[in-house]
Amino acid sequence: MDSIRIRGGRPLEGAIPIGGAKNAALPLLAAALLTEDRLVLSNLPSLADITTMVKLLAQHGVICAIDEARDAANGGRVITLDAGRISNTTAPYDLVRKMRASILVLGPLLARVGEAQVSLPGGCAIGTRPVDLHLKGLEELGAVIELEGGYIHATAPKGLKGAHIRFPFVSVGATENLLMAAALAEGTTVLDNAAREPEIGDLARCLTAMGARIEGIDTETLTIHGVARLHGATHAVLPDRIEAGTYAIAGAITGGDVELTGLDAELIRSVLDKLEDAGVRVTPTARGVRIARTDGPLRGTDVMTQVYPGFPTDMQAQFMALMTVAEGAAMVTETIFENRFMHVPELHRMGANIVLHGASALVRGVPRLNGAPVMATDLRASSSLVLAGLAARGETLVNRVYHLDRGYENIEAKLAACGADIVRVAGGA
Ligand SMILES: CC(=O)N[C@H]1[C@@H](OP(=O)(O)OP(=O)(O)OC[C@H]2O[C@@H](n3ccc(=O)[nH]c3=O)[C@H](O)[C@@H]2O)O[C@H](CO)[C@@H](O)[C@@H]1O
Ligand SMILES: C=C(OP(=O)(O)O)C(=O)O
Repeated sequence: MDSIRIRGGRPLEGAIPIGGAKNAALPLLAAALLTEDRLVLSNLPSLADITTMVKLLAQHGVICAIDEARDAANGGRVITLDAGRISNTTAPYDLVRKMRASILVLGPLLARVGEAQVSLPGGCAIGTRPVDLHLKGLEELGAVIELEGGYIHATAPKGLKGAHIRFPFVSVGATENLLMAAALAEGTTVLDNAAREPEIGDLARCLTAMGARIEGIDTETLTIHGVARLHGATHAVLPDRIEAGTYAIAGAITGGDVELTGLDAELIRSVLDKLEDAGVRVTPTARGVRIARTDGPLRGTDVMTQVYPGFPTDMQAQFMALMTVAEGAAMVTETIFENRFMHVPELHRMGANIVLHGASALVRGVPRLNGAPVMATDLRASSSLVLAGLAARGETLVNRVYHLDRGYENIEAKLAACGADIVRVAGGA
């Protein structure tokens, strides 16, 4: 297993290009199952999760052709998906256990073919993460669902029928699954208390380009008038706001000056606001946003994770890393996942002062972190350790880099181009 070795203490300077969003690309890829025509997606990031989703679609019978040549407009890859013939409706355990977003094939398969067998994703390091809202919503659209042998067996003997669904709380994945299923259901579906994350707007816009009839895009009430078939379309994947937020913190934690390019700063407004509160200078530029530390110290700043447009849970670990070297104290509260503090003991090993109280972490800033070998259990925890390593004195070895490769394309190359001393080392724990 590869590791990443960082020798910290260098301020980052330069431009960092932001790629297509993993969490937008995954549902968009699943949406290819909804049409027998071709769906072409550009700005596709090169990430382990994308490879897993493409493998999953391929074993369903989707012909997937990736053009590795970077497209001129935004630098990402282009994929052409052809789900003309769906030959298999099972999403097997081996692929689903690697990536929970595999559950997103359930709604499209059910809507298009009338059946699907999808392995239950199970929990992961950040929480139990049940899929009850996905299943209940599909049942409300008329699906019959049974759980057996660790699999969801779903059928829609009479086809899916529009319904009024009110989610008891906001779920990104359940909103996406139901939106895709409703696009091909008979009649009108209303999704109340739907998630408003930008990746859902991106999916809804792509579905609209495919012929879906959706009202209320980017609001908490989505109204979908089902159509008999969807057609092909071409769509560019939204920029990755979490990758952008992570690199914004890389600039801030090293006292550097970086420009994040290819990004609409509004996508990370809540993160940028908190960075400004913490004493970081944020300036819009023609290409994106510039992040620079002012002369003053970083200030302890409280954050609480919330659904969009609030502070994203996927940025909590990274912001906590920043707060470990801020002046004063910061309360970091996680409200979305019950166990998303796995980075805390590793940050302790680097000299951070963090006390956990249930869903909150009290972070008291220290003058500096010290490099150490560290290990992470999930994607964003790994990136918080890279950020801590960039600021720390001495050498940090981040093990289990495969977590990072799920969500960050060329992380070491992007950081090294701005002056970081960071390399990938083959082998390790
Ligand atoms: C691939 C992808 O886009 N992943 C994102 C997506 O995950 P994901 O779609 O899994 O997250 P959800 O919004 O569904 O989860 C929010 C909360 O609801 C709970 N829940 C969810 C569904 C359900 O049926 N029952 C249930 O109890 C979850 O355990 C969690 O506590 O949104 C999360 C919240 O912004 C992000 O952290 C993830 O990066
Ligand atoms: C939690 C994340 O992804 P997933 O939902 O795929 O686990 C993430 O992107 O931070």
